[in-house]
Amino acid sequence: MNTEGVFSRQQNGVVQPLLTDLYQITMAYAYWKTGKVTDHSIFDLFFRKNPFQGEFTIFAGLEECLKFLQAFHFSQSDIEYLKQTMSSVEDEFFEFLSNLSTNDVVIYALDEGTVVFPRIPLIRVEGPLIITQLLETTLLTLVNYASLMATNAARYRIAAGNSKLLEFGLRRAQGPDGGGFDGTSNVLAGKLYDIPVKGTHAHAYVTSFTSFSELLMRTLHSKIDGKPYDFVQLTIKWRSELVPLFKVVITEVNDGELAAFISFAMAFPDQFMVLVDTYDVERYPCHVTYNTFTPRQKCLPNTPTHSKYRSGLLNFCAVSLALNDLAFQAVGIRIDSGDIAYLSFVAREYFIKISAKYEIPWFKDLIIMASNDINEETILSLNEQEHKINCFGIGTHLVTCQKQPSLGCVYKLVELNHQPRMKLSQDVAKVSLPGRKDAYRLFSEREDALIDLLIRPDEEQPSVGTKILCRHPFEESRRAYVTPSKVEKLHKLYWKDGRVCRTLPSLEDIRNNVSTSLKSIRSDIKRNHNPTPYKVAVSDNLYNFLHNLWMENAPIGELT
Ligand SMILES: Nc1ncnc2c1ncn2[C@@H]1O[C@H](COP(=O)(O)OP(=O)(O)OP(=O)(O)O)[C@@H](O)[C@H]1O
Ligand SMILES: O=P(O)(O)OC[C@H]1O[C@H](OP(=O)(O)OP(=O)(O)O)[C@H](O)[C@@H]1O
Ligand SMILES: O=C(O)c1cccnc1
Ligand SMILES: [Mg+2]
Repeated sequence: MNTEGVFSRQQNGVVQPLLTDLYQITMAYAYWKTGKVTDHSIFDLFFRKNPFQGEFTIFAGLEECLKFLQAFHFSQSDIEYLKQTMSSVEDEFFEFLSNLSTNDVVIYALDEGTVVFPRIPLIRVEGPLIITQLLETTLLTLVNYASLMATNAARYRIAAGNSKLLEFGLRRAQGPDGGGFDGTSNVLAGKLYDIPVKGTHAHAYVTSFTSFSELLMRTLHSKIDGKPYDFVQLTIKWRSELVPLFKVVITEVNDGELAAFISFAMAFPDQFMVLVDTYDVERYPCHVTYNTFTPRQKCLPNTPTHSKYRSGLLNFCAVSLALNDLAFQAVGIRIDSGDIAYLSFVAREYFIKISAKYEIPWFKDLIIMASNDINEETILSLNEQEHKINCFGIGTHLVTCQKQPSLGCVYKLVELNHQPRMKLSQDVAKVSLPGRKDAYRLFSEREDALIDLLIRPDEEQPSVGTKILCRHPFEESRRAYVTPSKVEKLHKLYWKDGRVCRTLPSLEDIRNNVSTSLKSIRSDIKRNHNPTPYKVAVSDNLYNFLHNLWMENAPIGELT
């Protein structure tokens, strides 16, 4: 297969062979000098602990790894730079480096978007030791962040239930890469990855207006008769009508805010969605009855309000009703401060009231978007408060993965020249599983994923209806028989003979894979609080192989 055109997206230009730690090149030289040029190696890329105190992870970043392999080549300027930096290195090594390619590398990996668990090799890299070693840092950097971010996003998806999620993180991210959800405010992410671009406006748009005199354009053409109407007049008429409903006095209504909303509506009459909290969203103390809900702050006595204006919601409704007169349908509001559950109740109640009073069915379903430092726990808490929000805009906590900033994937040598290699450690969690291993996911009759099983390559594959012993890799007494109703082979061949050898999934396919893969995982494993760990096991054969090797390699100490 020709690899031209197999990638749907371009690679970030900084991903190149020098995007690595110096020690990879130092080791490559020392391997080369010792004569390890033809040594055959197998490395496993895996993580040891799920992030965010959770019990699952989403695997991502594979396509970027494959693009890196395809483009892998030390350029003339890379070689010049290395020659200057590593002055004691022999010239022939640089000759060797400049001819180095990934043609002899073989990559097995899990599909992107698969739910994965600790110790399962996400990527198995096979090939000549020098090149496989040189790939370590770059593969790790490409998988670690992408998988952490994908996991974070999946957790928000689970927490948010049916609410839409928009990503607003560009301004807060550590760098310009990364973006997406149901939609993103990041325009380049939209262009490159075909993610719907969405958004509202900033507070600056509202504060930039102070009066109606700044509205130089006042007419809007009706969709009904195509005629121009004085949209400012029409909105002001609606505002007067609504003032008693909102129980405000006219001095509490901000003209600049209304002027800003009018101008935004005239620019986007079919997509009218505005930020209603520049001044106060509504009148305090609340006069709408809430049977089930006590506002977090607003009902506390003497709580100061932000401003003398309480017109955000009123002004939005006035503009939306004026738009409705001309047959345009407003989209909704964004709330970016205060008690967002409480404010969502207030807004929804007004929307329902107006919908009934003026017989406008869609008004009750207007979108209520919430933003402001939202994280997974905030969404879960808002769920308990039975919020009326349809959409969350999430920035900082999504893109910076603030709850846990790194996944901690590692890259360990597990076999050299067909001999198993094992990294020993006092800490059992850090002991690596030696040799080439294949991973299978075994499913129950209910189609739940029961366990992931690692086996040695010469073993019989697990099969449907056949009982198999699954063992905890390190605790002898923890073992169970499983008779799977379905078996999924997790590792697939992705790279051989210098090219990608599988059709790569589109972003949509990956998204679907996340959703199906997650669906097969029991909900107690996915829950936010004290989730149940998923089982990752080894076959009896691999268990014995690993423990024999461990015994052979662990020195017997001597007490004196
Ligand atoms: N009902 C709620 N339940 C749980 N968390 C909430 C609720 N409403 C808002 N929050 C969260 O509480 C925090 C509110 O922050 P804070 O009070 O500092 O800011 P603010 O409302 O923007 O106030 P200000 O406009 O004065 O800066 C945000 O992180 C927000 O996501
Ligand atoms: O999840 P978040 O990190 O809050 O991301 C979104 C935030 O970004 C925007 O404003 P910004 O925070 O720049 O300004 P403001 O909060 O001072 O209005 C927006 O109004 C949200 O508050
Ligand atoms: O479009 C928005 O509402 C938006 C975009 C970026 C950051 N905060 C909000
Ligand atoms: Mg903010």
